[in-house]
Amino acid sequence: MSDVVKSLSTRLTTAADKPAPSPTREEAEAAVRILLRWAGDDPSREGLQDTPKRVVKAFREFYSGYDEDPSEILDKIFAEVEGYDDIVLVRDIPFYSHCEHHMVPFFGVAHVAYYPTKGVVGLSKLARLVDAYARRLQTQETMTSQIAKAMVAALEPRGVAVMIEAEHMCMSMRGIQKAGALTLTTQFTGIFKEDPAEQVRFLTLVRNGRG
Ligand SMILES: Nc1nc2c(ncn2[C@@H]2O[C@H](COP(=O)(O)OP(=O)(O)OP(=O)(O)O)[C@@H](O)[C@H]2O)c(=O)[nH]1
Ligand SMILES: [Zn+2]
Repeated sequence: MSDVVKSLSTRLTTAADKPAPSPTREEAEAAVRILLRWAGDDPSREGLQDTPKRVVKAFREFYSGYDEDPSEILDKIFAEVEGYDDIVLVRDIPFYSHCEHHMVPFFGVAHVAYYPTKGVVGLSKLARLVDAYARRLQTQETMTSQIAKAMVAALEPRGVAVMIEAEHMCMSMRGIQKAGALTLTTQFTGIFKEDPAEQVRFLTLVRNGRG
């Protein structure tokens, strides 16, 4: 067993009540070499020599959401909007995430709406918020709820509506193999939750112009 692999297995067996220290880049690359062997290939062949380095770098992007603080993303509020207090909807925000069960991508679009009270946030911040949660290991339900909760906490809106439509590759390319099956999740708070007419308005705006 190489030193790196030995040190990796020591870290992985750290007592359950203590969070394991973050692995080093070297350890992460060694883990990828093991998975390449598990897949049935030879990590030392030319085409795979730089693959562990690339995979570890790609992980930094896929899982960059763990370094994001959603409350910081939403901390700048523009109060001068001439009293605007009607719905703000950003729809069709594309995202890529990974399911926490298989570490396989799921991807699609998020639609995020709120009724402001104390002001509005920059529209890009709603897309940043979606990415902050998408770039983690997720379930679609958790991600939908987390986006809504972060908006409630930061904006104290009259209501928040979040809808996510996604295809899960763990259902398309393996397992049950149902390519094209779409999962829809919604989370409503405030007036969206209390008033079904508000849910209809949200869904109509989401679908508007799509034929
Ligand atoms: N609720 C929910 N389930 C998910 C999500 N992503 C993946 N899954 C499901 O997680 C489940 C895991 O089921 P298990 O029986 O533990 O694992 P498995 O044997 O790989 O399951 P199969 O996919 O049916 O082969 C599967 O039914 C997946 O479809 C998600 O975002 N939300
Ligand atoms: Zn999965």
